[in-house]
Amino acid sequence: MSEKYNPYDNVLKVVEQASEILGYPQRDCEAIKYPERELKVAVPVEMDDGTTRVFEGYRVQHSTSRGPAKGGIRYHQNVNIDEVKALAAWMTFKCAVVNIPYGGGKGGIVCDPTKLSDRELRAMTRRFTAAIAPLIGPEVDIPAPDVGTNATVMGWMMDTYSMLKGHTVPGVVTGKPIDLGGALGRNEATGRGVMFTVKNILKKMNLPVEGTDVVVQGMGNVGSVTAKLLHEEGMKVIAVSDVSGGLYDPNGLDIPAIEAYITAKRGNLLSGLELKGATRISNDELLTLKTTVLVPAALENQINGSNADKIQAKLIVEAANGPTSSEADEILKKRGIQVVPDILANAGGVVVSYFEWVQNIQSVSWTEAEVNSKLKDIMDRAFASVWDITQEKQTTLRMGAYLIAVKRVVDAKKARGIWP
Ligand SMILES: NC(=O)C1=CN([C@@H]2O[C@H](COP(=O)(O)OP(=O)(O)OC[C@H]3O[C@@H](n4cnc5c(N)ncnc54)[C@H](OP(=O)(O)O)[C@@H]3O)[C@@H](O)[C@H]2O)C=CC1
Ligand SMILES: O=C(O)CCC(=O)C(=O)O
Repeated sequence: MSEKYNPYDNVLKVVEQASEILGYPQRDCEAIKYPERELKVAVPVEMDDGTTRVFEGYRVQHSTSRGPAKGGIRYHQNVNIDEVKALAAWMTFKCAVVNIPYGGGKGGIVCDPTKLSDRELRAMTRRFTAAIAPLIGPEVDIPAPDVGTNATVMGWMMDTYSMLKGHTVPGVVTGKPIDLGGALGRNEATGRGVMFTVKNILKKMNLPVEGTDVVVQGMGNVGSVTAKLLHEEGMKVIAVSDVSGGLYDPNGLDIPAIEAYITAKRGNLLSGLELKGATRISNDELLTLKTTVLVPAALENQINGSNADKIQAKLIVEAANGPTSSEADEILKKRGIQVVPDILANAGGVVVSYFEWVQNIQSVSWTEAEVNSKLKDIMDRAFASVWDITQEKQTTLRMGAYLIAVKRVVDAKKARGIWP
């Protein structure tokens, strides 16, 4: 029987294990087990039918020890405080592992954005931004897109915050439209970082890129860009999915056709896309396909106690945050399946958010080629440091990443003289 999944418990477990390996006394890691601030807000919205609905929203700052809190805003019906706390903590350790000067935060609204009109979505976003405005700002806490949000939503957030301040504040959010100071390359950055990571780990495992099969779960921002870039690198993308289910072709899917379909927003993958040679499968079937690489790029807890023993991939590269539960992690470890953790693999998004913020503060703009090349440097360096410590300590890549990240956060706390 699987344990009940609480994402924040998963964070605590790995932080405690890392602290133990680092030989920290209790007081060193105790503080990082608690978010610094948690804000819950009510977001009233006048709906198109004239009724009023009140949505519940959150912003959590897990840590600001290494810099302003940083992390996305999620619009999804399953958003809850434990999820937001976990997502905020993962941001702290993600920013630390790639060594950018941020802490971690995350926010969200409990809503199904696909069921809201554009006007309702905009009204909700503006009201939410006003409600969390006391907590955010370019030097304090900088939101960005996550599941269910995008550049358009970030544009509305930036505008609302700027209205409250009385002047334009581009650096309050990242992942903005390019016209508002968004970074070239931010929209693709998370998927691009995943692609660099897949190539890095394949090299370490002495596996080729060309022709190696890969399965991608989730065809949103992160999954679709990952599938496209891995396909362009010569990998064989044999299955992809969205919430409605997946498409599978052992000879490799026509990724450009799927991409064109998704870009044109003709609906979900199963609602009308006919691909020669492809069969329809469920998300459960997709996760347990025989493949070399599995890239979960949807939501948390997809690989869990009930399916971890059925996973046939040699390698899992976590593009989503928290797709593997701690229970599953143990099973995968015993089975010798390599897992590249979320805090490393999907850090490309926040790295380019950092570039966006730097450009906004300095009122400069970099070319997309500059952005992509700086991103590659950071992702390659972070991967190499995690790989090295993993080899030295004979541990998993997840633990290697946390050993680096937890140490950086605790060192920052100590350097600030946090304890009397
Ligand atoms: N955006 C970013 O820059 C970053 C995102 N991440 C993480 O990556 C993951 C994906 O985020 P993002 O791509 O931005 O989100 P999107 O909202 O753009 O896309 C989410 C995708 O997941 C699909 N999905 C949702 N539920 C399921 C399910 N149960 N099974 C299969 N697919 C499902 C959705 O399908 P449908 O469209 O049909 O609803 C959609 O294709 C999240 O974990 C997020 O936190 C991490 C780092 C940065
Ligand atoms: O770009 C950012 O600031 C954060 C992106 C994000 O939410 C994440 O990495 O999970």
